[in-house]
Amino acid sequence: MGAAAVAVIRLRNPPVNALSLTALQALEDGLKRADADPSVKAVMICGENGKFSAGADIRGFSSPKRHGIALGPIISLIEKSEKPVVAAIEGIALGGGLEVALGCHYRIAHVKARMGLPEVTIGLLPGAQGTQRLPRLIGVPAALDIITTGRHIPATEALKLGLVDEVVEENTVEAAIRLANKVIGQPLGPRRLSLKPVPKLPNMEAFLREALVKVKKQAHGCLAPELCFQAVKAATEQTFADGVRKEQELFNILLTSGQAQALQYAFFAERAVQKWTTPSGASWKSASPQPIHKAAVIGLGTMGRGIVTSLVKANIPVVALEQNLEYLNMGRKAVMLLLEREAMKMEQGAQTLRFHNPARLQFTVDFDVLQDVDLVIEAVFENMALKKEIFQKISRICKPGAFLCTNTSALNIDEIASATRCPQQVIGTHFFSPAHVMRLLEIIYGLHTSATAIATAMQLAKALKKVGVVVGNCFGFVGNRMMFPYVQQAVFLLEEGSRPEAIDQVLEDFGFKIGPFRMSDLAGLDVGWRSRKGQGLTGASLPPGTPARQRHGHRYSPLPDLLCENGRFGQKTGKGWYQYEKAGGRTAKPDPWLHNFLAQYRDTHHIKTRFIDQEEILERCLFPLMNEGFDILAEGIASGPEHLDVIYINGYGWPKHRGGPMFHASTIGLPRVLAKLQKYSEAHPDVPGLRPSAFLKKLVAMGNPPLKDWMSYLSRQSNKL
Ligand SMILES: CC(C)(COP(=O)(O)OP(=O)(O)OC[C@H]1O[C@@H](n2cnc3c(N)ncnc32)[C@H](O)[C@@H]1OP(=O)(O)O)[C@@H](O)C(=O)NCCC(=O)NCCSC(=O)C[C@@H](O)CCCCCCCCCCCCC(=O)O
Repeated sequence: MGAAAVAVIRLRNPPVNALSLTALQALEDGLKRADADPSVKAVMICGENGKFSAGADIRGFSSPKRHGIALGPIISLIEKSEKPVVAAIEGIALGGGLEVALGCHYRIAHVKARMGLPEVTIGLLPGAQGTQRLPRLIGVPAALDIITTGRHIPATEALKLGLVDEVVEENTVEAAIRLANKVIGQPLGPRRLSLKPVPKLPNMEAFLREALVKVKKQAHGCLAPELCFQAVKAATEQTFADGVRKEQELFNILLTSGQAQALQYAFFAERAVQKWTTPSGASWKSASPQPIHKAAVIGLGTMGRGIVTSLVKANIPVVALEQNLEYLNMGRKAVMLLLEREAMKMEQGAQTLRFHNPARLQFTVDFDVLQDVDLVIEAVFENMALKKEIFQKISRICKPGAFLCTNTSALNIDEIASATRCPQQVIGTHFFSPAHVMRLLEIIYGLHTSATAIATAMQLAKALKKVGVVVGNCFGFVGNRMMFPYVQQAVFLLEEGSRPEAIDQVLEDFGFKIGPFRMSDLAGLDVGWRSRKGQGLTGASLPPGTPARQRHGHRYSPLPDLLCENGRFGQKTGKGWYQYEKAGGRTAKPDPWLHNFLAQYRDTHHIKTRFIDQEEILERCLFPLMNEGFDILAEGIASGPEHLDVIYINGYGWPKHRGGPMFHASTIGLPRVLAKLQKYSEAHPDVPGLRPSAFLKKLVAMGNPPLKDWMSYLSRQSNKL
């Protein structure tokens, strides 16, 4: 039989062949034409430009045109076809794309293709019969894993699981046409997944019970994983048709849950921040990144070690530098341990060998070794004088054109750049701890930072598999600046009558991975103490006679300073806001000592203890954080609310299914946020963080516009930069 007997249906909707209304219609038309044409003996479905399909058009879920359109019936049509249908999977087959392939009678994939059902990551479940076909094909444990995690699996793993029939290194489309020709006339019944039983397990009930516990534990309040589980469970208990009905019912619950909207917003926000611009007109469109062939990291403390590990993992040769041999050896040991753990996680012994290659990872105390690096990341103590000294030195030693990055979490980039001869090469790269794990990289441009430096830092973030977010220069930048009023309120709530465990619980129930006090104990209370001493807020430089609970006329809580004075630095000392089993312990237990200490503190300062309910805890912590966000937007420090949200989701453990703080503000409604801030501000007039931002007030006055329109309400003149 010649190749002409195989009809080719090509999914075409660049850049990822998402299944839009038009694409779905074209698929259905193509199938019906092939079915009706007696000269067609088989069908091959592939995607345009080397990509099968990324699934349903996500933007379509909020489109009114979507109603009544379904992919499932089209997939049934494929499966019912009397002519064999072969899927040729190149690039990606995700979500609805993979569901189309599961409807086909045969699947052939390119060796570099990736497959998955990532609907759970955008708050949904596979809603085109995927939850019913996949367990029938590869069994319940593997299907449950793929559907509840949304992970992408490589073609080789797909072959092992039986998800695809063949993996090829050559032209997949040609191979699929060959396969289609070969199977013409063979019985299709055994190839129709809807007719297959779900493979049995010796103890399905016990397996599902345990799996549910695991799914719930990992969900952190996100609804989709559990509903994905329910859909797969239905496949084990019901007929295919009933299972599909259950899948639809659960899909609709998720679609209207609000979490799906938040997660889809987060998906597009992450892509939007890649298209960075600055108020001076620099932009991703015109700036080109420079290649980084070799990098250096100065300082091998906690941050430096993580950054070195991250660079090595990205296969970028690194020079790791410390001030003396003692610190260098300590740093070297710690880095090697991290790399070994990473290699174990990657389960590739070969990686270990490459990590240990001395030509790619060099430890030194000699600054002259930095002469040929393309980029330096300084990761020493948060001390301006020290940082300036280092920048002065490296700007003399490094080759012209080398990028000089500082891993500061709050300090002024322009002041650091002023110590160099090349301020255009200086840029802030704020990593988050642990730096080899956390996805966020806050990229801070100064007054003189070049567009090339920004583009290069963004490219570096991508190479390190991180999300880079470009922001302007101000104390604390975006993330920490918004964090200050949040933490401040949490401590004020302790003064007024609450306890660390009560406050942490409310915020963890909201979805934060870790509440503010557990976070503070983990990070170390001494970090903030040192910074406050540096700012003259506490310690020897505090002018005599300063009231204990006031600084510069505003409310101040000395509680964290008092804890530090008592040697309570958090986990590292075994005591902080909680008590731990030992120094370095990780299990936080409420501490009666602290409860007594708080009671005495309130007595000393004549603070009347009151009961503070969950609503007040949540609002007092979250609303000032959002409020600061509105000020940041008004000052032009970030170019849109999506930037703030991406920073909070990827760097501060904000629950992704709540879309980020600014998205959350928009879902609560800005008038409500404003009214509550006004109420709390009246009750606490000495707390500037509770005073509503002028931009928030303006947006409310303009009728609470949708988040995507907020920035259009900012006049150019109000942009500081
Ligand atoms: C695919 C990726 C892995 C690619 O990653 P990469 O890093 O290479 O590139 P980007 O992430 O930057 O993406 C490039 C570009 O493409 C946009 N995009 C990607 N995927 C989609 C998508 N699925 N829909 C829309 N747009 C998409 C992305 O935004 C970028 O564009 P930008 O302008 O922002 O730069 C990676 O992108 C990825 O992981 N994508 C998501 C994959 C995914 O989650 N798939 C699941 C989708 S949900 C699904 O399939 C549900 C089904 O189970 C059930 C569906 C039943 C109902 C079907 C009804 C459909 C109705 C549609 C109605 C439409 C109305 C209309 O046409 O008007």
